[in-house]
Amino acid sequence: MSTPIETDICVIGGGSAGLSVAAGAVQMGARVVLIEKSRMGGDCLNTGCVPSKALLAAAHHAHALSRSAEFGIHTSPPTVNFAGVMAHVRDVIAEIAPHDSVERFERLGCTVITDHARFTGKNELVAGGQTVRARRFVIATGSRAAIPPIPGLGDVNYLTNETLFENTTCPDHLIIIGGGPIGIEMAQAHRRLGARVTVIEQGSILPKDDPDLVAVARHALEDDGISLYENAMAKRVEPHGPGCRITMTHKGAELTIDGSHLLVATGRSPNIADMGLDLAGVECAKGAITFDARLRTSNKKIFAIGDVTGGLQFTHMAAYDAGIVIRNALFRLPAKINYSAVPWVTFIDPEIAQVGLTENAARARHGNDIRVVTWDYAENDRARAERQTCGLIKVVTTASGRILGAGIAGHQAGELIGLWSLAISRKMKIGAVAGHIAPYPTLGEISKRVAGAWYTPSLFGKKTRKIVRLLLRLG
Ligand SMILES: Cc1cc2nc3c(=O)[nH]c(=O)nc-3n(C[C@H](O)[C@H](O)[C@H](O)COP(=O)(O)OP(=O)(O)OC[C@H]3O[C@@H](n4cnc5c(N)ncnc54)[C@H](O)[C@@H]3O)c2cc1C
Ligand SMILES: NC(=O)c1ccc[n+]([C@@H]2O[C@H](COP(=O)([O-])OP(=O)(O)OC[C@H]3O[C@@H](n4cnc5c(N)ncnc54)[C@H](O)[C@@H]3O)[C@@H](O)[C@H]2O)c1
Repeated sequence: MSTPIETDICVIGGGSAGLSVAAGAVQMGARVVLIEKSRMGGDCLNTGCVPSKALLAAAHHAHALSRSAEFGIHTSPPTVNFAGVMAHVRDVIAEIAPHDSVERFERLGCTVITDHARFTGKNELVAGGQTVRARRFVIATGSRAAIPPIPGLGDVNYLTNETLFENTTCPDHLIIIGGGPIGIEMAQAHRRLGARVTVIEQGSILPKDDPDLVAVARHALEDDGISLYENAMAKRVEPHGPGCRITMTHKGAELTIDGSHLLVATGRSPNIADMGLDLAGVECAKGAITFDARLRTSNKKIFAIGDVTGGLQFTHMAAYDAGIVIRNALFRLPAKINYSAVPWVTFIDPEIAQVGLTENAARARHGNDIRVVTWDYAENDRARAERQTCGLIKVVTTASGRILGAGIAGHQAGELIGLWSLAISRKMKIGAVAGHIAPYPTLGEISKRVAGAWYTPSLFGKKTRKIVRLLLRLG
């Protein structure tokens, strides 16, 4: 083995989390070793956000064409070339890939090793035949699809996010187990590209979102022709012709469904196997690395960030975590995580976006001492012009008006949620949103109107009328 590499920061994993730390640290003057065993860019670029959003973009495009008559534009029904759609997906990945490439990170000054990293001690690991010793390590090894223990699942060729985007023929009937963001996004994408789609979900679809927003999603998905089985338990899977047969229980009855393809999207497992974590003194609990508010593991010189922590698994959270690590590891600042204003968006049509507390979470934390206001997309002129009137915004505040959470189900919800993220992170009151000027006609007016609705009972109440009458009498 060659001479050990001595470095300031050694990052394990070249996904969103690892790349953010490596790029930031090396450009701030630290010596950085970056280790990636597979494809640079990790899940987000190769098997997650990017391919799924590119696939959804194609699906939404096909759907928009099929609705063009509503705008007085008549076309023949669109035909989908599924292989062509997947070529578009690959193109988008290829366009972004140079940004995450080994070459770019080497140009930035990182030493990149392409191999599996394994700790051999508390401050050293081995990868690519090299020993690496570092002042600080960052474990950013991500997650992979968790496979549920459904009898017979191992006997069929099921897909996960790792293999789904390699499929170039449109499934005749795609069955999806799991109605979380992956299951629901891929259900709508495939349905709108021509597949029959069935979703089997053990609870409610999108269980982390507000039920009022989920109701909008459910309606849209059913309207697309997706068969949703909620509160359904997959009991057994078996091969059936070139596809599979699934037996499930639903509403007390046993049902059998045959599909050409099966996607398993039932959550994620952190990648912590075969990493020598015990030798490094890094403790795990319930299959995930334990960490403190500064993202330090039980070995204070080793941080864990991104999906591997088993927390909020989003690319923007990986980047946020990276910022906390850089402040701690490079600047020795005791920066701590604060996840109170984390937005997330499910990119179906209409989009479902949430930041801060849902109504249920707010009631659990603050009791009934909260206020909830809603506003409908149907009241918005821009939504009317775009024929996108399905949806609502829902905002939860304290009794004094501090914004606790906001949820939006509707066109471009993901773009609209940013204002509420800022408002919550800056601890703003609802009056700040009510008082800003929103250009007309924009969907952004929905935010102003819902904030205005908070004041409606007092503004148009008896007391105000009395004061106005009195002032008018004064001349
Ligand atoms: C289908 C899908 C759609 C998604 N859509 C969105 C979205 O729209 N928006 C959003 O915010 N999030 C989305 N996500 C989640 C997002 O992709 C993840 O939260 C994000 O990629 C996590 O980044 P990470 O760096 O923690 O992990 P990863 O991207 O998984 O990167 C970890 C890297 O570590 C490497 N590695 C693992 N073990 C080792 C080892 N021992 N040695 C060396 N290398 C190792 C892996 O090969 C991998 O490249 C989606 C996920 C999926 C699956
Ligand atoms: N737009 C986005 O930001 C986006 C998109 C996709 C994924 N993601 C990220 O990736 C993570 C993983 O997504 P996911 O959808 O796989 O996981 P998830 O944990 O969010 O949802 C999994 C769903 O599968 C269900 N489930 C679990 N076991 C089941 C079983 N045996 N039978 C039926 N249903 C079962 C769960 O009840 C849950 O609703 C998400 O939590 C999210 O953080 C984000």
